[in-house]
Order: sequence, then C-alpha cells, then structure tokens
Amino acid sequence: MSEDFRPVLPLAQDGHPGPLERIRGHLRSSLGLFLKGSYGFIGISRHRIPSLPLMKPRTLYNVRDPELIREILVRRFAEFPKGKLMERMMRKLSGYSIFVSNGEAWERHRRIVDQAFGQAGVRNVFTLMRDACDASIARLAAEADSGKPVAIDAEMTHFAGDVIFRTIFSEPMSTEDARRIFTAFEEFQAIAFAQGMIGLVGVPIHWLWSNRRARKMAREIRDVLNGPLQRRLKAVREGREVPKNDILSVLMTAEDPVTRTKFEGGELLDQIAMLFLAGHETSAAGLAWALYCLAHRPDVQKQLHCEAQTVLGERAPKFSDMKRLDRTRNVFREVLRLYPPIAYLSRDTDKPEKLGEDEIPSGSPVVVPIWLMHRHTEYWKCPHEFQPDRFQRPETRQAQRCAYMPFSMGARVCVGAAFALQEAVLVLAEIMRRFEVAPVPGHDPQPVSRLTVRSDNGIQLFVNSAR
Ligand code: HEM
Repeated sequence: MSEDFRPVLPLAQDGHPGPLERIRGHLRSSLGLFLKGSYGFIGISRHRIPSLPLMKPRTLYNVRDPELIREILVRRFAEFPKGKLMERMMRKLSGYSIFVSNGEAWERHRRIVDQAFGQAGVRNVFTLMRDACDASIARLAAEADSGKPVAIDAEMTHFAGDVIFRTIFSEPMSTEDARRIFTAFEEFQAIAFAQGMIGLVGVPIHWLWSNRRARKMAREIRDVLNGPLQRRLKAVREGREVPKNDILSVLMTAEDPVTRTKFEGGELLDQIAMLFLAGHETSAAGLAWALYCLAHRPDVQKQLHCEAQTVLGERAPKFSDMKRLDRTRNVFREVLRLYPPIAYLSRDTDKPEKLGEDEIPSGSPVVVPIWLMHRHTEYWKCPHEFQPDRFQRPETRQAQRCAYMPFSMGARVCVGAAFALQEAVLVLAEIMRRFEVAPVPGHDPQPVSRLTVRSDNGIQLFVNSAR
C-alpha cells in the first residue's frame, strides 16, 4: 500500500489456450486480445477473423501508429465510419442516435447535441451535479466506519447515473429506478458484447436467441427514461412552468441551424437513452478505478485531501472551484490513461481504403486500441504505473499528443468530455475531503472490457471518515 503499488492488469492470455478457451475468453472481455508484448509495437497489425464456412474471410486491422490514428479519427473520419454491427446492437436501446449514426444524420445529431454540452451547458448544470454529489456523499457516510467493505463500483454507477438523470430531467433518480436501470443495463451490455463478438465472425445477430432478452432489457431502460420525458412533454403542452437550464430543455428546443429541424417524438427518447448510457457508464467506470488506485496510495489521498481543504474549506463547491483542483484532475486523467473506460474504438470501411502501406478492403473492421496506446512503451515512461504527477511534467506533452485519447479525437470526440471531467473532479474532491479509502485484503479487481472497462469481480473498498 504505497508507491510500490502496481495497478492490476487483465489476465493476459499467455501461453497457448485451446480454441474453446480462447473463444470463451473473447466472449468475456476484449482485453484478452491485448497480449503481453503488444505494448511496444508501432504500425498496423492484421488479424484474420475466423469465419463461417462459405463466407469470405475478413481481416481486422489494429492500428497503433499515432499518425495513422489521426488519419482515421481526424483527417479522414468520414472514410472510417462507425461500424454497422455496433449500430445493430444498440438500435434496440437507443435507435439510430448520435453514438452510432453516420453521415448527414450524425452531422445533424451532433449539431443539436453540441448545443446542450457547450461551456454554458456544463456551467448551467453544475448545481444539479452538486446535488447528485451530495446524495452520493450521504450514502457513503451511511456506510463509512462500519468495518464492512463498500461496493464502490456500484456506488459510482449510482452517482454517475444520478448525475446524468438530474442534469437531463432536473429530477433525482429514485433508488428503485436506479436498481431497474443498472440491472437491465448490466445484462444488456453482456449480451451486446457477446453478440458483437459473434457478429464479427459473420453470424447475423438477428438470428440470435439472446435478442429477445436484449429487447426486454432495452424496454426496461427506455421505460424508466420515458416517464420523466412524458411528464415534461405534458407540462409543456399544458403551458406549465418547466426547467430551463437542464439538458432536456435544450434538446427539446434546440434547432439544427442547417436543416432547421428539431428532435421530435421517438427521436428525443432515442437520443436521451444514448446520452444517459454513454454519459453514466463511462464516468462510473473511470471513477471506480480512480478510487481503487487512490485506496492503494494513501500519500496521494493526503495530497487530494489537502487540495480540497485549501480550495473548498468547509463550504459547498462552486463552478469556479473546479479549475483550481489540479491534483484531483491529474489523478482522474492518469486513471483514464490506465483504465480508459472505452478500451478501443471500432470503425468500418464502406469502400477500399489505403491506410499507410495497407490496402484495406471494403467491409473491414479497423480498431484503434486506446488501451494499448495509453500504455505504449515508446511514448510513456513506466506505462503500467500510477503516476498522476506525470501530467504536470513537460516530457509527458509528447505522449499526450500522440498516445492519449480517452475521449477519442477529431469530429467524433466525446461530446461529454468537459461534463465528465467536471463531475469527476467534483465527486473525487468531495470524497477525498471527507473520507479515506483503503483496499480490502484478498480482493483484487479483474479488469475486463465489454462495452466499457469494468472489474469482473467488482471493486470493494473500506471507507472511513477522514482523520
Ligand atoms: C470519463 C467519461 C467518458 C469517457 C472516457 C468517454 C469516452 C468517449 C469516447 C472514447 C468516445 C468515442 C467513441 C467512438 O468514437 O467510438 C465517446 C463518444 C461519446 N460520448 Fe463520451 N465519454 C465519457 C463521458 C461521456 C458523458 C458524460 C457523455 C454525455 C453526458 C458522453 C457522451 C458521448 C457521446 C454522445 C458520444 C458520441 C459522440 C459522436 O459520435 O459524435 N460521454 N465518449
């Protein structure tokens, strides 16, 4: 429990697992694809995808060259669109919405959604975020000092879900709704990931029996989100006073300056479902890993405690405090490097594309492995170590430019990046101001990547009041 701390790595598929074992591993987590020895390679590696008999075999292109990654994500992003498989998986839950759409449809989605997440939008929702933070601190206080481990990943999921729920609807999420939505999403995520892996080898995913279950889970989640949406629409129809500063109010009124259209009816629920999921699952994953790392580094906890005391004292945090909590922000940035909530970006080609020296055939999956770039031995010193101060050091600038992309980059960069940093800094500062966290002996989280990077066996910590 000190500077000797080595953050856990995924179980690498070292040795030569049998084919069945390998398939089982891939259905559980994509991190098994990142073997020891993959952290120093620059270029494009090609992986033959097993295919069904009579089907043309395909190759997956795994791109680990910063220049070529820029080409895919920034310069030629339209030539490397989001994959159809992802869209088919997510359609049940969130229709053809911003995360999976391409072309003109995506451009319109993005122009409208950006209006809710600009600088003003993030400032407007600060007090709603703080309310969710206060609720999380109260739940933690009820469990602190009990000598019993706290499921910190579940608490961070509740917190991040509550943040996005409140900032969309200006209403807290009830404990019952939180339970319904998180249980359903856990199952949906496991099914969607397994379907993605099966779909990759060419099995049409609409054949799969698991679709019935996935549809049921998607309905459950949409029902929870549709309740407050319908209440708001009714209030507007009846001419009653409605909140003006939340995300829903922007999404309902914002007009796309190009097509002069707005989000209407079912489309509004699709976009809300997508924002809710993209917005809580990623932040929750990052925050749970942050507290895991902090639990093993009491010295860093002390620094964050002092920073929170100095900046906030005993009063409630303000929007303007956020930019003064530098150490806290650096801890979160370092955790996003070690455990990027989205471990890899997946793209497709609609026509043959040349990338570097490679001629990539139409219909090929192209992957940007964020996880590997973030631990690349060519760019990062001590890449597997937790060193939040590295973000203060000038020599890290080059690595940040070439090999740091937790929110992706280019036109499809995360719309919620500023929002996510604000909520993370706020809740980490508040937790460090009041509590100390410590590891539970014998409990080692096991990183797996399905839609996000989570621990397969949860993250348990002791939580005690700060001395
Ligand atoms: C630590 C937290 C977060 C991380 C690490 C993260 C990461 C990412 C990444 C890597 C992408 C690109 C995915 C791809 O291109 O395949 C993305 C896209 C997106 N994120 Fe986030 N995200 C976070 C939080 C949020 C939040 C809080 C919201 C909204 C409230 C959000 C909404 C979105 C949306 C809508 C997109 C799709 C953007 C587009 O395609 O135009 N994310 N995010």
